[in-house]
Amino acid sequence: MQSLAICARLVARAVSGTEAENFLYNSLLRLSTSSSIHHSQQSNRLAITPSPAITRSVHLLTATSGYNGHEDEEDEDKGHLRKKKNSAKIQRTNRSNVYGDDAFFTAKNRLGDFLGVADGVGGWREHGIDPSLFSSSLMEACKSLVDNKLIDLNPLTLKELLSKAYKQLLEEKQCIIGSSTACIVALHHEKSILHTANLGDSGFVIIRQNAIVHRSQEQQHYFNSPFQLSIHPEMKGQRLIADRPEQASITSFNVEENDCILVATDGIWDNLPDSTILEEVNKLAEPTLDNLQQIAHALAKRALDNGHDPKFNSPFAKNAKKALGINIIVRQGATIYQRRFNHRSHPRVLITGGCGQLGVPLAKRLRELYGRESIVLSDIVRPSDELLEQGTYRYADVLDIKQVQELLVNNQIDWLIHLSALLSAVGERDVPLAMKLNIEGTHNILELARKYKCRLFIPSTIGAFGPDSPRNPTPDFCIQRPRTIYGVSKVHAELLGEYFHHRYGVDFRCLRFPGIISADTKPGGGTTDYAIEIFHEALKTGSYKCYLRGDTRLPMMWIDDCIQSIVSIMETPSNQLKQRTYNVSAMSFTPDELAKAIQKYKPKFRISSEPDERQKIADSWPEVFDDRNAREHWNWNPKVDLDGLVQRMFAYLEKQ
Ligand SMILES: NC(=O)c1ccc[n+]([C@@H]2O[C@H](COP(=O)([O-])OP(=O)(O)OC[C@H]3O[C@@H](n4cnc5c(N)ncnc54)[C@H](O)[C@@H]3O)[C@@H](O)[C@H]2O)c1
Ligand SMILES: C[C@@H](O)[C@H](N)C(=O)O
Repeated sequence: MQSLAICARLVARAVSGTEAENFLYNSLLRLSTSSSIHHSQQSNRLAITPSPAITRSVHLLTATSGYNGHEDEEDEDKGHLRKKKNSAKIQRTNRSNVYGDDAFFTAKNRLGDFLGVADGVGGWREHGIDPSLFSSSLMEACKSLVDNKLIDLNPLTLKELLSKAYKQLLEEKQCIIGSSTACIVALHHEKSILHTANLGDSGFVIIRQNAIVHRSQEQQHYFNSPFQLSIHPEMKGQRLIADRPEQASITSFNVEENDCILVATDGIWDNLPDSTILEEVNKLAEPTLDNLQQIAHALAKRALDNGHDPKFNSPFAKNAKKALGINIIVRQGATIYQRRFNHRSHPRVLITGGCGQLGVPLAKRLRELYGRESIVLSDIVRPSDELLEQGTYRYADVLDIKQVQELLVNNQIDWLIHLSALLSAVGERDVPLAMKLNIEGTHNILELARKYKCRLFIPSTIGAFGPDSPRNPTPDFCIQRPRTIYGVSKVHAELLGEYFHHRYGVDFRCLRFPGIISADTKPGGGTTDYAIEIFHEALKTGSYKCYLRGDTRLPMMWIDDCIQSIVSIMETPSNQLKQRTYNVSAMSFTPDELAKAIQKYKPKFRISSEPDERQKIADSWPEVFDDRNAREHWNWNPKVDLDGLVQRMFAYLEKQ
């Protein structure tokens, strides 16, 4: 399916394609305004400079085009596609905003012109559900909101629009089942700013003087699994378990005279290299609707032809080679459709050391997000009955590579989350075991991630810094000379993970956590454990003797934020990560400050201190963690502060 749109000065008309088969969708917008607007050619995202020179409003003229893919897919014969006689001919569909599984909307109001595309996930067809129902309903909801309810147009508007449209679908009496990606753009009439929101692997490019000056970023959980909005039958009335509209990436871009904007679903991006798109768009002489429509059709046709050319090395085939190391030798058209039908919307995840403080709540959250069957929890300890009821548990000793390998292979694991480790205090008590588990175990995991191309998460810690590191604040990059075997093994994991990333392309991701505080799972023997024990003692005896001095400041985090940070970093598209190891933090406090916060709930609570060997460890660790990069690069944003943490701990423990 494909479509094309032009934007021209004072042309307040959006024209959607009428001759449509289904396959690709794209939209080309051509902007023509007074030449005094935005002299600068800057292509900075979010670089919005209102121009006093704007004297008139700009509008979009839209042309659309698309093809039908399903006939091809159904016509598959012994691995070869026979192109249907008329498959290249553009046909009308019943619904005017639908091309196959994809849909679009155009709308305008007094503020701007809007255009959106949504790519319905074809796998729903297997369940007797028309995939275009979800995508077209989403687009229709967007249109109706623009028509009737939108009162502002700013960088956040489109994310809100997507959010409201999705909410409308969830609230529909007649259940609309399905999933789709979404990409929406809106041209501000007065400011000549193009606001965009993109979730998944649809997208846009802005073309200026035969070069792409701005484009959307693809969002994928892993290769060929784009972010998508979904509604499953069991989600009705329940907590949402899919990607959220809020995860859409947004940009705002100053458009200039003669800029062209192409909005499309993956059929275009998978099959047309930039050079082909530029070649076609460059043919646009005058921005008339007819000219624009011709280019829309030409782009759609070339994408379709490339999709059926077994020799064509498409962008999709190149990405598959990069991500999976496989050559796609079947016709691209078939590949595109098949990937939809074979499409697993969620990654399959193996957690090692999963019965510990982090593993249990992480498995629970991932099962909520990706489904019970997608998560395999492993450890060497006997799991509780409750844990067994929650989903698959398998014994796996990370020191025995074959055991983990078997789990990876048998469960077709995509993400490997490696939590097994001996923590700081217990590590100092058994250095040989800490070396074995934390270093040899990590070697095994790295090797398996390399071999099976898994996305790999290994947590690091504030303990990866030492007395020579700056302590307040401690940045991502500084000297790291830890004095515990735990810290040394974690620096080792950070460096090896990054080496495997650069040397072998392992998609390694690592977060340096502060002390994690949780109520329902016990800590594993760290230096920060006092901040959990103190609550138990406050309830049991009303007092606590702390093994750290009262003024020992350490970074800390509530468990839910910790789990969310793992989900966020794992879901961030690889190309968005500017580094592979990030500090994350939420708060910093001392035992005395924690005691004060506890006294708000238990006024009689008393704390005393009798420092032991852990004091030395704590004194060598960061006091305050600088996690600016995580906040900037992938929107890390912890929710719980000290008061929130105390409130949650008591709420949970008192319920017990
Ligand atoms: N909890 C924190 O405050 C914190 C802070 C920073 C980093 N981290 C890191 O997060 C990860 C998980 O921490 P946690 O607090 O859940 O630890 P934990 O001690 O609670 O859990 C670790 C788990 O590893 C398992 N394990 C031990 N030997 C194993 C082996 N040979 N094979 C497989 N599993 C084995 C243990 O049985 C245990 O269930 C660790 O890597 C830790 O360094 C934790
Ligand atoms: C900080 C973290 O790594 C762990 N809680 C420890 O104290 O060892």
